[in-house]
Amino acid sequence: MSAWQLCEVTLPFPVSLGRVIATVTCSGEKEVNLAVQDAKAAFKIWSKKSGLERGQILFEAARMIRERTEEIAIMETINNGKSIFEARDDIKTSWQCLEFFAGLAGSMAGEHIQLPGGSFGYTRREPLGVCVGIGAWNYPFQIASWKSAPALACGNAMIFKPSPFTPLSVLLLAEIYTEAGVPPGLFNVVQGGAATGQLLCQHHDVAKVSFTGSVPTGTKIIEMAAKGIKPVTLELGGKSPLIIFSDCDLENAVKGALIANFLTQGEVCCNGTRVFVQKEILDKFTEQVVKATQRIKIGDPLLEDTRMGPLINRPHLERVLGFVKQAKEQGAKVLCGGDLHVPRDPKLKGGYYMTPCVLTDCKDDMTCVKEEIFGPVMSILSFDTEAEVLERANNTTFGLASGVFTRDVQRAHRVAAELQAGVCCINNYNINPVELPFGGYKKSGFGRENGRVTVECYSQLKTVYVEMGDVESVF
Ligand SMILES: NC(=O)c1ccc[n+]([C@@H]2O[C@H](COP(=O)([O-])OP(=O)(O)OC[C@H]3O[C@@H](n4cnc5c(N)ncnc54)[C@H](O)[C@@H]3O)[C@@H](O)[C@H]2O)c1
Ligand SMILES: O=CCc1c[nH]cn1
Repeated sequence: MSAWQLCEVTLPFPVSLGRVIATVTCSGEKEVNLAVQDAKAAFKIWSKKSGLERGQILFEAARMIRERTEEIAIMETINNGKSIFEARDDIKTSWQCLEFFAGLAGSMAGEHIQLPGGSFGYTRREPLGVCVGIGAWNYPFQIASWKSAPALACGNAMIFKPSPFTPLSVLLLAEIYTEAGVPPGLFNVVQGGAATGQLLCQHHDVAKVSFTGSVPTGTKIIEMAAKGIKPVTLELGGKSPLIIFSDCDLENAVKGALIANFLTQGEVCCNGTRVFVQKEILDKFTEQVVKATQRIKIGDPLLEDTRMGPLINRPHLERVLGFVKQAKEQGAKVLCGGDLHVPRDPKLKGGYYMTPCVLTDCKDDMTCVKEEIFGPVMSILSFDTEAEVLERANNTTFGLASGVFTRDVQRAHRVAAELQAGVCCINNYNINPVELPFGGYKKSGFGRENGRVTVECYSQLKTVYVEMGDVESVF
């Protein structure tokens, strides 16, 4: 029996359509200890396997996720409220991530270094032990996959705690890993909120914490990890700039701005919510963006043509609407959306819907431009010169992502180099293939997910010195 089935406290989790779809139990100290104990036992078996053997099991898990895409995507849509269209894509990048790290597992290696007198040294890339993954609610299945795939490929065990707002889909991942052949307890799920998360972070047998969530919680995670000298990966929030120069392909820039703001109801960490548009094309761009935003189909997220579902919960919806209200009070102009939306379909009446919003006349010191809203709200700002926009784009404590639209290839790379962000997209936005590292600068966090470099976040290097001669005594 896994630890998540042994919990005692019952919490109701109302989801984004206003109905309770499931009640899960919250893990306390007893369950967390059990999960760690199981993970330690499983780690002993798993870490002794060769990388190739681990890779074979991960390939099998990837195959199973791919085969069960529709079932998992439906579960994710019910779990989170995002459209089924998007959920399918999340599941795709999840199995792709497993495949990517499965492929790397067999080639993880140290190096051999020749030393004087025939002696030599070598390095071994070793797993860390029991890792903890803590997830946000916006990409529940994908976050769990992006954390567990590299962790397991490197030979670690992982205990994952999803957000209490989206507790369900990760259970399918646990089921799939088990069916694919990982030892019982190697990937385990514990449910709960901050208290459960703290128990995990403070547990003395936990070797690493990988966290996705807000900056305030990330700060607490790093404090707890510091006390145990544990490495952390922090994937935190953002307020990313998207810079649109007048020489861009306008149609692409408009599409890019929508992708940068309205996927998953705008609840995306790397969204390009500060859209800087060069003055010469401001009117044309704004007109086209507003038209395209008004066409976004809001409704039942399980329908094929829906592109925007409900927000995650009532308090969050109210928070996002509050940002729009404040933006108006501070002088921004609402060009479209920003209102509560009540769908015609009676079964959706209690849903946490709002219309996607475009704000203009925005200034750098407005709250809507400075703070992460985490909802479907785009702020348009105008600029004159490259130097000016770079300074304004970088004037933030965040540094997760960025984007630039221009036909000038030299400017594109110059701007990408100058932007203080972990990711920069040229002539597109929110494209995060698993082959490329993803992660932030500044308060958006550190450590990376995806890409080869992530192996370094889930392993440690041992140096072995081999003496081929005699010991020269200095005594
Ligand atoms: N950089 C990224 O990759 C990325 C991806 C998705 C979301 N995010 C960020 O996540 C935020 C939204 O997600 P959220 O509201 O779930 O974030 P959150 O920080 O409120 O919660 C994230 C997770 O941390 C847990 N938690 C809360 N307090 C804790 C504590 N004291 N100790 C341990 N765990 C604790 C929560 O239960 C949840 O599982 C946004 O800021 C968004 O930008 C970042
Ligand atoms: O929300 C931010 C992007 C992301 C998607 N999956 C993990 N992070």
